[in-house]
Amino acid sequence: MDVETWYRHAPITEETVYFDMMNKVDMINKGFLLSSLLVQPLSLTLVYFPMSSTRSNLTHFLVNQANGVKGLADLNLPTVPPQYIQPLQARLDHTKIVPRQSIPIIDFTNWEDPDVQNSIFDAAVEWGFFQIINHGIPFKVIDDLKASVHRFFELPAQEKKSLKESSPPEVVRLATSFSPHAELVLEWKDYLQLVYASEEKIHAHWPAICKDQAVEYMKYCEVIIRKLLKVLLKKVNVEELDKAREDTLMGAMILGFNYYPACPEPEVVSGVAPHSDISSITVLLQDDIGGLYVRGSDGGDSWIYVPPVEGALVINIGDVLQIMSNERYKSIEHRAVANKRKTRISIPIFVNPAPDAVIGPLSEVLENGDKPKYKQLLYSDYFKYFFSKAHDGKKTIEFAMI
Ligand SMILES: O=C(O)CCC(=O)C(=O)O
Ligand SMILES: [Fe+2]
Repeated sequence: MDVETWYRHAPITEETVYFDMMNKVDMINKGFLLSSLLVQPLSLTLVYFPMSSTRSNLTHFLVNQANGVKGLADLNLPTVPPQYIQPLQARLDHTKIVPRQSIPIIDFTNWEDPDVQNSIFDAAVEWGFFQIINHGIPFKVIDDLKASVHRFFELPAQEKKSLKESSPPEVVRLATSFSPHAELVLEWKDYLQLVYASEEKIHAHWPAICKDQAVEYMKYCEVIIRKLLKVLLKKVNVEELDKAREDTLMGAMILGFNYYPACPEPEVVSGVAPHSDISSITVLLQDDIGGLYVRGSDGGDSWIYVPPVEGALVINIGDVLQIMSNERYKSIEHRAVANKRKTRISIPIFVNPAPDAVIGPLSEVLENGDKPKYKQLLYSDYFKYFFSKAHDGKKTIEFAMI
């Protein structure tokens, strides 16, 4: 199956009707509903956004009219609509943030040096998350990309709507929250996913407002990704990143633009709820606002803040590498919070297998008699399963367990 066919069949259309979910949300939100109708002037038009709006009205505003949560935030509402309010146990408890602890920062200049490779391996095993600096991407490329992300989300809703309607979802996908058709509570985030497809498709479909900046950034990142995968694989006895392995591990990369508008009540919403990525690895560029937290290694409910480091890339292990390494590496849960005063952006590259790739523990890691913990499965099945439900910690990987 090629990337195109795969995306077309992924069950991720947001136009799905929410009957079931709406009922549950209304029940949960009893007591939160405000009866007043808020009227806010926006440009020359009057935008009416009732806080007692039903889930379907909200969906119409967010999804069908392509306002996204950006459009909602632009209304300067004093509180968030009830559909965004997370139950207490799902919110980040600030007493659970581990003070003065953070993930390793690795200088990538001499990445071939065995000491550097050991520190990458150690960080991947111990933390599942680390930052790299001196990776060779010019600051200008990074700054231009970030500026283009802001420009994209600041486009009028009407333009985003036409982009949504005219873009093939297998190449470009603009969405809000995560999988709104499957979520009980929405996430305070809009996102654009650009599939790193053929040059022809990129040229035809990536939005002009950010295309050159995104392509330039991807060219640099592709080189870094290959180096990182080489190191991580060598440490589990895979000596060569040949074409077949490359297809499996990095056959379908997706560049994501995450946009978290300033939020009147950041403490009650999720920017991104706890989850692990379904990539082999993820390479994330965050801006200087901060908001990313990684699950602590104590197995409890502790969270470690990932501070923005200028020019650094945050690298994390995804489920695919956990599966293929038979748990030598582990994907780590993480989450992002919104900011009260400032819009935050982050730019992940999900280094995904090709949709038709079969993933499962590598023969090299089973050579010493290890029992496989995961079955062999089609990556497109794993991908579809991930998007068929809300973010739910590390539960997705159970789908692949023997
Ligand atoms: O915004 C962030 O820092 C994290 C985003 C994230 O985890 C994701 O897009 O998968
Ligand atoms: Fe993530």
